[in-house]
Amino acid sequence: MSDIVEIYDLRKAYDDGFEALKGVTLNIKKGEILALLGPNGAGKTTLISTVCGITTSTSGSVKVDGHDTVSDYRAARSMIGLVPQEINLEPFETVMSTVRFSRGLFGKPKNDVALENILKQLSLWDKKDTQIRALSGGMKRRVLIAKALAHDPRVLFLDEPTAGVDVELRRDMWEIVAELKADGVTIILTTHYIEEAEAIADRIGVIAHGELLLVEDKDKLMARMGKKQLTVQLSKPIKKLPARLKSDALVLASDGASLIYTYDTRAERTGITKLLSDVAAAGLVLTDIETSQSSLEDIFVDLVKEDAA
Ligand SMILES: Nc1ncnc2c1ncn2[C@@H]1O[C@H](COP(=O)(O)OP(=O)(O)OP(=O)(O)O)[C@@H](O)[C@H]1O
Repeated sequence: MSDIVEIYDLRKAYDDGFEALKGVTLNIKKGEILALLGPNGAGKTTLISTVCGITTSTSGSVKVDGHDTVSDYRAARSMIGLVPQEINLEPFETVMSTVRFSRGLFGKPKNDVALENILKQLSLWDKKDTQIRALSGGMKRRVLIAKALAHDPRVLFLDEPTAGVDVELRRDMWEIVAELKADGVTIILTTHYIEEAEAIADRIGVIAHGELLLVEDKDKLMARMGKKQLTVQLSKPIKKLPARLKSDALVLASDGASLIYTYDTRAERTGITKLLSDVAAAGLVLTDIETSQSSLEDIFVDLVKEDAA
């Protein structure tokens, strides 16, 4: 897949000297969904704002579909839609006039059929003549997306699209994002909800202190860094691990009723067969076994912790 966004060694120091981006290099593939994760203040919004030309970079370069965002600003910007974190809509405008105005800002010819399609896709068509002030918070968020899509961008940036929205709307948003991807739109979103990245992203980027700690295919990341645990339930609790079972990978649960074995899913030998035969040889009777895999959240917390250390 070709790259639609190429970010090279991007740096941003704010006027007070604070370096919010410390040389970010990142290529975004056409048609993918990339989720950027990072703790508060990591630089996610700064990165998006710089790529979209709202904030100027100190050095480095950004190209969108081959257009440099500084020397070829208009062409680059017309490829991009931005859904900001904050709701910045005119309360007395109607939904339709809001999106029409936004399309006009990019110098695109009037095309109410295209706008109708966007509003229908976002379940806003029946609200087209409603003033923004009369919409619920969730609908306003949809209008922000409609507005960002009004000039037919090929790349959509969503800055915390589901911050503070209820679970149902969050799931609606995920569906909208999936539909946009099916239409060939490339999507970059920032989120604090790791569950969200896990649910919809193709690739995950992790940012901390203005640096990109990693960017990797979600499934590969989870397979590479994910650990699995096997829990063995014992028929009777025990006070301590029998000597033959002692290993760094095995712990006795605090209630003594189960053994917890951590293993690497990529290892040639997981050690499970040996563990189970050692358990039997130690005279322990097991009543149940269960496995669980660490989540993206566990991986993320470990990564950010390692970075801080
Ligand atoms: N205009 C500004 N002047 C000075 N510092 C700023 C400015 N805007 C942002 N910063 C600082 O840059 C850092 C990165 O901020 P940014 O908003 O990009 O982080 P973020 O990852 O989006 O955080 P959050 O998840 O909280 O939205 C923060 O330490 C912030 O205080």
